[in-house]
Amino acid sequence: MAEKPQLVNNSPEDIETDECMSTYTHIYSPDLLIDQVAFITGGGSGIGFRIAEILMRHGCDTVIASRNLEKLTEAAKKLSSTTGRRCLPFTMDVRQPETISAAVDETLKTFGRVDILINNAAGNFLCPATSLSFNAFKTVMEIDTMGTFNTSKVIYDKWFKDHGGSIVNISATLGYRGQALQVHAGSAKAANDAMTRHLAVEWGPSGVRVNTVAPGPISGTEGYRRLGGSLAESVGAFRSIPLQRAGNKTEMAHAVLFLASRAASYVTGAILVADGGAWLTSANDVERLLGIISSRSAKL
Ligand SMILES: CC/C=C\C/C=C\C/C=C\C/C=C\C/C=C\C/C=C\C=C\C(=O)SCCNC(=O)CCNC(=O)[C@H](O)C(C)(C)COP(=O)(O)OP(=O)(O)OC[C@H]1O[C@@H](n2cnc3c(N)ncnc32)[C@H](O)[C@@H]1OP(=O)(O)O
Ligand SMILES: NC(=O)C1=CN([C@@H]2O[C@H](COP(=O)(O)OP(=O)(O)OC[C@H]3O[C@@H](n4cnc5c(N)ncnc54)[C@H](OP(=O)(O)O)[C@@H]3O)[C@@H](O)[C@H]2O)C=CC1
Repeated sequence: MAEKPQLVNNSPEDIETDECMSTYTHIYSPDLLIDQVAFITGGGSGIGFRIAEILMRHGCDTVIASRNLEKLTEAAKKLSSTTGRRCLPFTMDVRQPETISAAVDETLKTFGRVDILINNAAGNFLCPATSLSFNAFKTVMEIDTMGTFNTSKVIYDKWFKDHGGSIVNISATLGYRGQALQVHAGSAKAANDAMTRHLAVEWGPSGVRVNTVAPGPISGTEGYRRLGGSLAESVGAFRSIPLQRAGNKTEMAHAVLFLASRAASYVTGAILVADGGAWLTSANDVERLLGIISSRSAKL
């Protein structure tokens, strides 16, 4: 078989672990975010952890905020020691505005500012609509959609309204065509794409940019595991993605960094699709995969 040609500018470079990367070569200027402060929901694991790492490698201090203090504390320690920047772990539930309020107050007390909000926290599982309880649908809407609104509103009211800022939401292109087993998450993420545009219009005059990164399948995370990513790979479900592979966490973090930073100073209300072209072409393979998963178990 002929060897694959050396690819330029579209090869993944990542180490698929939640540990910080052992080596990192800057693509953007290392001081792109110097002395800024970012608040990252769900920053203790997966894509959120890597976003924290990449932002910190560009001079930013961070708050990572979610429900599990032990996980966050360990993550913050690793992030700080690798990057030399400060990272504070705060517990909050994006469904409870008073917990967000307390975390943002602490952030402002410690850092005196917040420049960037990354709405990355989410909950998801595969489940057919007929087995999905009303409460299960509501739970995912509350975490993904209400959680994004709650956190944005608290930070806007407490800081962005008077100082400006940059919000980056994390969406997903996996639901753009409509998919079985995903009515809850697909609905929630679609609402978030609309929220991005509405808030961009309403908050633009205060100097707040609101954008979204929409990933396709991103390996090495809990989300990937829950949605059957490894099985998808093993049955060749990604072969119809134009770039013929899943993405990685660093690739998502680089897309987020662009939108969060002054490199995107005239960009607002944008949905940056970062999915290797997946949603354009992969409907049949995903349907086939979901058929295999459905036949194995109704509750995953
Ligand atoms: C990755 C791609 C790989 C391959 C691609 C190939 C195929 C893809 C296939 C389909 C994709 C198509 C479209 C997708 C569209 C958009 C989304 C895309 C990606 C999104 C990814 C992610 O969001 S990843 C994030 C994953 N991480 C987490 O979920 C961690 C956090 N999760 C949680 O905390 C819980 O799981 C939770 C969400 C349930 C919330 O916990 P909690 O508040 O404690 O709630 P509970 O009390 O436990 O439960 C509430 C109700 O929900 C019911 N429930 C819980 N789990 C399930 C389940 N597995 N199945 C069905 N129902 C469930 C629970 O029973 C409760 O309901 P009751 O009625 O019983 O009260
Ligand atoms: N991996 C993938 O293939 C894809 C992922 N995405 C999106 O990327 C983002 C990250 O997902 P991924 O890294 O895969 O999965 P993870 O499960 O690692 O990330 C989800 C994070 O959200 C936090 N979280 C969940 N519920 C709450 C809550 N109620 N309040 C506060 N924090 C919460 C979790 O922390 P804790 O449980 O400790 O609170 C966790 O850190 C999500 O928005 C997801 O929808 C989109 C498309 C595909």
